[in-house]
Amino acid sequence: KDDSSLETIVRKFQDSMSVGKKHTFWETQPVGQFKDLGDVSLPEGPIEPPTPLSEVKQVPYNLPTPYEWTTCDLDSEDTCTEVYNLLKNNYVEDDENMFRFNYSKEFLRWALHPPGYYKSWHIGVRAKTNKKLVAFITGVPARIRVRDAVVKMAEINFLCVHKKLRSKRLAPVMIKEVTRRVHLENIWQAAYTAGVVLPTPITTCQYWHRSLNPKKLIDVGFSRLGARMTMSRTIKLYKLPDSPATPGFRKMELRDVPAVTRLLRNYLSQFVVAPDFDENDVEHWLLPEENVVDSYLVESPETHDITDFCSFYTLPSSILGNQTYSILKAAYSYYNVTTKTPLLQLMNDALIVAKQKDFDVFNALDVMQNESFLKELKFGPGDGQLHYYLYNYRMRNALKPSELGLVLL
Ligand SMILES: CCCCCCCCCCCCCC(=O)SCCNC(=O)CCNC(=O)[C@H](O)C(C)(C)COP(=O)(O)OP(=O)(O)OC[C@H]1O[C@@H](n2cnc3c(N)ncnc32)[C@H](O)[C@@H]1OP(=O)(O)O
Ligand SMILES: CNCCCN(C)c1ncc(F)c(N2CC(C(=O)NCc3cnc4ccccn34)C2)n1
Repeated sequence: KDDSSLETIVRKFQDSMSVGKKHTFWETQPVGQFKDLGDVSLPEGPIEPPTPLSEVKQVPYNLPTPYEWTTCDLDSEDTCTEVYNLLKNNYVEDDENMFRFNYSKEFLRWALHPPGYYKSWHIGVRAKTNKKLVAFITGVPARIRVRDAVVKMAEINFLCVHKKLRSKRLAPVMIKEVTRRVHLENIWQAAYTAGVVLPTPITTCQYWHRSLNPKKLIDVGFSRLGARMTMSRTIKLYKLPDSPATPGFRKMELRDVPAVTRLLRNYLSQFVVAPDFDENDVEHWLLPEENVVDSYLVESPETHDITDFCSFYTLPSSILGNQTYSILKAAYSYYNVTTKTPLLQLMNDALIVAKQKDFDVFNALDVMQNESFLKELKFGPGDGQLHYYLYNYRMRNALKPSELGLVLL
């Protein structure tokens, strides 16, 4: 085949993806590189082999002089408050700087204390003079299956540099330091998501939003009144029943963990990338915790079998610069499984209980089988895309969102 034409195609694709950007840090990392796109000779799997633990750098990377490393113990109320405030004021915003994630303290403790977590992976940076927390990055251990291989990974999240310290190349140092600490635990792969394009996404997902409180969403600028629509017509359009329709629909309890684990493991086995949850993981990640995670299941009234499951997590956003409202209450679809109830009906019940709990919006990614209900349940496409990444693990080709069974927080 005439290579030059192939090269032309790849270059055009790369240009179109505006990936011509120089990623001076990411080009040094064992991740899929844009220049390798299209090279089908590269095998799927780890990019670099593990190094002997004796050869892993034993001391932390150097920070710029005025700063020092700190390990953040989220069981300490004061430290948890410092982390909460750093993120509340400096974490992810939408492109128009109208909203900023406002992860709660109890959510952060839940997200960062799963079974087998390492405190040393909760990494902060302080200014030496006043000891103020100015940056943060975290990892938690997870077993992630990629096709038939279950891989021990670190899930990396909450990378945050104070607004006043941006564009000083602090992020690469934070990433190298968390990588070093993960290597010390003999783990060589990681999974992470970001709203920005980096080398190289394994898939790119679309956010969808289902209005629950359309008047507030329009007032704060999250949504706009549809063309030829009045406010009262819009409120009516999104109205939901007062209670769930499915017989046997109830909150998950501790006694349900074995059944939900079986249900979830079986369901997730169909996806190319998915967590390999055991009962301990299910107990941590899916047992309801107020203001953090909600999960419901369907217990057949006849047989008492657990046939279906749905869950969503609570992630409010600060509304920047609105006189009337300061918080947008958002629910994010988490893991959902159906074996008897139609997914459409189960997810409508999830919307109903989310509305009952006074959420303003229900968000979902187009992962797993979510696409089958989004339009019919009146979700609208969002402006945010979420790119999924693996570190030191090459995928032969990018996945479709429907092949992905992993939701990060
Ligand atoms: C084996 C174990 C491995 C463990 C590690 C696995 C990898 C984990 C990777 C992290 C997963 C995080 C998952 C989440 O938490 S995603 C959420 C990220 N956080 C935010 O968006 C909060 C608001 N923004 C900020 O706090 C800062 O802008 C951050 C800290 C994001 C960048 O700070 P700053 O703006 O001051 O820039 P810089 O001058 O220091 O550095 C510029 C370099 O940093 C690259 N950059 C920018 N944004 C991201 C990003 N979101 N992931 C990875 N890299 C990113 C950028 O391409 C450039 O590199 P290159 O393009 O020149 O090469
Ligand atoms: C590193 N962990 C990745 C998950 C973090 N998550 C949940 C996230 N990452 C990127 C996004 F694009 C995104 N979106 C939710 C959609 C949305 O609601 N957009 C309006 C909006 C309301 N509040 C905020 C706050 C920040 C950004 C957009 N916001 C877009 N979500």
